Amino acid sequence: MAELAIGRDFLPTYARLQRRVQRAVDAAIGKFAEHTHAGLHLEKLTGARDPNIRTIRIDQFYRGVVLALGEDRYALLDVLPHDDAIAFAVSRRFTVNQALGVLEMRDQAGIEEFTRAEAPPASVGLFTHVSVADFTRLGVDEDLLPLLRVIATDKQLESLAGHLPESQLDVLLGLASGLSVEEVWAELADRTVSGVDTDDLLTAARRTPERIAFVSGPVELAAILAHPFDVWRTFLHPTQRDVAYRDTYSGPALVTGSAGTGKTVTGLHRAVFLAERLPDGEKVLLTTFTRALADALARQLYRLTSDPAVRARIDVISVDKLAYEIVTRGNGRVTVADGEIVDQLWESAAKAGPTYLNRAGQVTTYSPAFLRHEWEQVVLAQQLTTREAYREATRRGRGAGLRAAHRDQVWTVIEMVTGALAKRRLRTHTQLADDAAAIARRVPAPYRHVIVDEGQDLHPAQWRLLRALVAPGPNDMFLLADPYQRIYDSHVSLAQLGIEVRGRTRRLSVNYRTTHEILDLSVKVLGGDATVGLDGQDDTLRGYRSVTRGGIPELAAHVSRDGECEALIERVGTWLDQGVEPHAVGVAVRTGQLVKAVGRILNDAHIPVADDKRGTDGVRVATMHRMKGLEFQCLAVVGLDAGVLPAPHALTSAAEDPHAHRQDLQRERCLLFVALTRARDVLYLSHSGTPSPLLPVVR
Ligand SMILES: Nc1ncnc2c1ncn2[C@@H]1O[C@H](COP(=O)(O)OP(=O)(O)OP(=O)(O)O)[C@@H](O)[C@H]1O
Repeated sequence: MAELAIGRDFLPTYARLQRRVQRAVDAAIGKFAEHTHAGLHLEKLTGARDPNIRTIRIDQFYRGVVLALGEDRYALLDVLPHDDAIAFAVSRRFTVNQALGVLEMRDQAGIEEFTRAEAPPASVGLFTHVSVADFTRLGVDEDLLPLLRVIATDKQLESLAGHLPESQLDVLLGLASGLSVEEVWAELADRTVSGVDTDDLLTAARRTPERIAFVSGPVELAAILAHPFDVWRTFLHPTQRDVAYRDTYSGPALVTGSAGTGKTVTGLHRAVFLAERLPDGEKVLLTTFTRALADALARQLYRLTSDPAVRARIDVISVDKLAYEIVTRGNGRVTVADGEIVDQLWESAAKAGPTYLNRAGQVTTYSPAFLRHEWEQVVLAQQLTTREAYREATRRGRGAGLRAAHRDQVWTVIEMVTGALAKRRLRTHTQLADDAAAIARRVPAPYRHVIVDEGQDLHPAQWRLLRALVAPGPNDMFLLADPYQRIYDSHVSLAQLGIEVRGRTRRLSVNYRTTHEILDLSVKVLGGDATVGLDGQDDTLRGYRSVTRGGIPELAAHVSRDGECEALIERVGTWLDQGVEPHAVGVAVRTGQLVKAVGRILNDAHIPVADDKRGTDGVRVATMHRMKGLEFQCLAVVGLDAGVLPAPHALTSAAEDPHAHRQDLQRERCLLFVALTRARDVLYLSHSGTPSPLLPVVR
């Protein structure tokens, strides 16, 4: 019986084919299912670099490129116009990675051409420090070594990248990004295979689920082809797969990885994997930071599984909504304090509150930002209910010490605000999380598994709630977080909240969203300091890399906001003229005011702008905070002026607290990093007047 597998690259190709050609592809695939191998006319090609490559007729113009894996098994790699299919088929060669045992494809013709064109070996190459034995251990083929010795710059490696086998390229990118041989080895170690038979393509293909999917039959194939753009549903990076499909974690597990490394994707696969094994009536909670992100998660989950029983076992809800629902069910009606009201309460309490002598020797009131942070990050975080307890409390992550007399003053102001909230019968989301946690602790835990996305921004009260919703034990909590995308102020130690992840943390480092060029710029914004993760350990960006290449991001300097806006209209207009769908275009800005202004200007220029209240689709204009978790094919980040970013209102002054000032600045950097890494293919930045000091130089 002829069995068909599909290659990862075939999916996006299929998505772009005309319906008529898609039907012809379906028919060709159908022949495999009907076992009519003889009628398939798999053609060998003269001059092919690989003896196992065949092509198959799809229609008059299109041919499929197929790899014979042995034992009557075939993989459909791509479907292309006739001449392109032949060119692709003769140039490619398939080999088995000697360390990992996976099937790899290389553009042999491209490699040959590169070898002919390049200069003699560089005296100090990018890989001079790597021995032949180390290359072999890392799975890099010996026949590539002479070529690699010639590589002296990232640029050269970049131009060779598209021709190399993927997992070998991954190793080379890791080494080029500064990882040591041992660090790259550590990333591979779990996946190495002993006794690899480099002639056995079929076994290798079965070991390569990130590239080749064996389909069980027409039903599974139809399900895959129904969403051909969602490559992540079928093909996971080996580390993603390993993390998502591990049978048992003995307790809470933490998955870190910076922007675009597939944390959400991994969490979704884990949710389905766990839900499939649960009996009816038992449930998985899949939760995240905001309602918009929860909605996005639910949409992706529905694309991953169509099984109604599995869907019914997964609750997708934001942490705030969950807390609200638990409290309403437990205590009856509650009214959530609107963000603006809370801001006003802190403003007026700060103004009317006590004064103190700051470091610059000035008599001043406490700033609303400082007071509010003190309440949220110290008082609510540690559930302090008395002045005495606050006087004694440690102020982890809060910078300069606060003397007892000052603490008394701060407590007085905090009581003014909490009193005002209570008088109006209002609760903030953070207060509600603790109320909900108290209720949850009194009843049996409702969930068997809890999965948390965007965990870096959750408040200790929210973690207490989530901890209370699932009984401690194997596979209880699966947490996804990136400390570099922390844009609120929570500095959490999970261990202190009864969530011990030690020995169960994994890191994803391959960025699937953003091009190498965009990522390069985004990482520069962060300033290079390590940051502390939820597990209390230093997290670094070593080895963080992208798999796609693209154009250099553009930074446009303008004299006036009007000029900047005109250029934005032109830029967005060009993207739309090029056929980019309006919803695939994003415009990120620092302030709500700018959102309104830019939205109005685009509207006036007849560019459709998304409006969630009215339910209209279009270009999304939003604050950088609101961009968290989203992504866009083309992204503009505008209004990056000195007076706008960092936002003056978000900074504690250095005179009030230098440590808090530094922390606030870093948070603004992270915010810009979040914004920039929302771009998939194209990133455009602009400012008017003096540029923001947080912007790196764009060459
Ligand atoms: N294995 C994969 N194959 C193809 N695409 C993938 C894969 N993993 C992730 N992606 C894509 O990469 C993009 C980023 O994935 P995802 O949103 O899961 O990353 P993330 O780490 O949660 O990002 P962020 O922290 O920036 O929100 C998405 O478009 C996703 O579909």
